[in-house]
Amino acid sequence: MKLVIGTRGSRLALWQSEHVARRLRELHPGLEVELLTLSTRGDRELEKALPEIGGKGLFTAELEAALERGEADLAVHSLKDLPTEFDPRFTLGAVPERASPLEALISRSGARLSELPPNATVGTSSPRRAAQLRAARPDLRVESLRGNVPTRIQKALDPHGPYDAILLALAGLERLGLQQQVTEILPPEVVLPAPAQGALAVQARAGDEAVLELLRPLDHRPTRRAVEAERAFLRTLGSGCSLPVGALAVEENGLLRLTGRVLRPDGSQAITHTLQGDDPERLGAALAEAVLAQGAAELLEGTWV
Ligand SMILES: NCc1[nH]cc(CCC(=O)O)c1CC(=O)O
Repeated sequence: MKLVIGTRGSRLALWQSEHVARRLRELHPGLEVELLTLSTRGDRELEKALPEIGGKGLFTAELEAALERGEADLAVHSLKDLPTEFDPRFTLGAVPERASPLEALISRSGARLSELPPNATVGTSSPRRAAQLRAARPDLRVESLRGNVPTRIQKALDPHGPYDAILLALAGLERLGLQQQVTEILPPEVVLPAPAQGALAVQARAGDEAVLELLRPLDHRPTRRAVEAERAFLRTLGSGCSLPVGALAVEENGLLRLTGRVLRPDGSQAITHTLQGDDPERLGAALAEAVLAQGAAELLEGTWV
């Protein structure tokens, strides 16, 4: 049997898809696994700010179309880039064990977040990162920064560039072997990651039992439960990666401990709350209800797209 993995062409996407291909070949000796590289709208429109391009499935539509046509059997995504509502034609066949969910600061001078000079410029296009940076350091200027991971690092380190520092997901840096560039790993108390950050999604056609059977041993239950809780929190708040919302769940003694944070985009107000529970979906929804009861909707006013 042969499996075709549809993938984006960025270095990070290719690493992630190769990783899944390697794991599947280990789990199923004799199985042939090939990659099919596709370009998505999110890859092509690199100059525009993400909220400006907007639209669901910016990085996924072309991969899903290839699944639908049968040109690919699987698609590998960063789970944090997937919409919180899944298209019923597809299913999450496996969520492999998560890498670090944390955020990494890369600064040109080697200064940590607390050591950056007053009014330093930090590059990020994520409203969640921007709001938390402003909350931690109201003096910072936050400037838009797009491009794939190596390009962003190049921009950050450019001595004539506009950025003193940038924020990236540690997982992506580790996957590309770029962790030696990291100045500081930010604790979740300072910058709470995006829901499902550091986790991969292996998507397949719903009901394609032959493929789903092959994916089953790749699934890591504690990771799946954690990301389900984080994504349920975001979904209940109105979904969308453009919201200044962070979430992180950890499994402790068989129980999930989920922390969520909602911010005003300018960082002037934040609500952070933690709940424990067993059922991921219910825990995520309950945490969202708890922060809404504390006024989260007012903080998010004007940010829903
Ligand atoms: N939004 C882009 C994106 N999607 C996944 C990762 C990194 C890997 C991950 O978080 O799973 C990144 C780069 C980043 O945010 O720094």
